[in-house]
Amino acid sequence: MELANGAGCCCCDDRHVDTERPLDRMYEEGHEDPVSVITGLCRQFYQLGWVTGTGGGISVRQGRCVYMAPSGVQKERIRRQDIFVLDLETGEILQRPVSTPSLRVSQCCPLFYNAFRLRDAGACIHTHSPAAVMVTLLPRTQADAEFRITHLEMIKGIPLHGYHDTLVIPVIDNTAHEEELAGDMAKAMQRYPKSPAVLVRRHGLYAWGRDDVEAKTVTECLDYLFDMAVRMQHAGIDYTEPPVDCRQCYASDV
Ligand SMILES: CSCCC(=O)C(=O)COP(=O)(O)O
Ligand SMILES: [Zn+2]
Repeated sequence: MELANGAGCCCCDDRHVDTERPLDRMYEEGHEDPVSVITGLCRQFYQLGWVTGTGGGISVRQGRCVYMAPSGVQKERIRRQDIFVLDLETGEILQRPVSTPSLRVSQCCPLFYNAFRLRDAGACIHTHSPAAVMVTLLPRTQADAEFRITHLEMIKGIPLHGYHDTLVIPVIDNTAHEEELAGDMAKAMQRYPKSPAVLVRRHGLYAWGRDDVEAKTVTECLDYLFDMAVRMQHAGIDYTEPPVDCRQCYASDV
């Protein structure tokens, strides 16, 4: 499929959306093409229970082109020709799925744009993962409107964080419509510049990275940490404090 006017893409003069291209074909400069990334990851995330019941999704940016799935469709069944292409700067739809004109762009659009514009992200993932939803309901998370965890190996998978650091992810309240989350998400991103994600209470997670690989790694590490926090809470272990035998953290006491 070519761009609506038959011309090349706004950022590289190439035709990014090509229905004939095999899904596993590598794209320019060793990158997988954004459409394959979206369709492939949606299928993987469905298997993990992150994007079931049409919820959740992923958007990928390449230069000034933003690739996004349609709204309200089963995300694991998205085809190449179902993907929208939008302009990063203007938000204008450059290409819509011509074979199914009734399709509308994802309601997550303004939230994905927050990640692209405020963090220069290359990809943003939205999950409805049960672990992500559960941590927003833990007493400490509820009280502080932020999720904190420390001293777990997977924290090292989050950019700018090490094992001894406390990872802090802001939590915002859910709204009746996905788009209405955009303002609170932007404020949370400004308040927590080190965080690569925002949790939405009783809803899920938005996480991003400089490209789809980093966004996927971040999301996987976060989901692991959310799951661990729920398990640790259940076992009566405080996941927000270093273990009592951490020599580095308690060096001054020795
Ligand atoms: C049952 S899913 C409700 C909508 C939602 O939370 C979501 O993430 C999906 O939005 P989209 O517009 O991409 O279908
Ligand atoms: Zn959602």
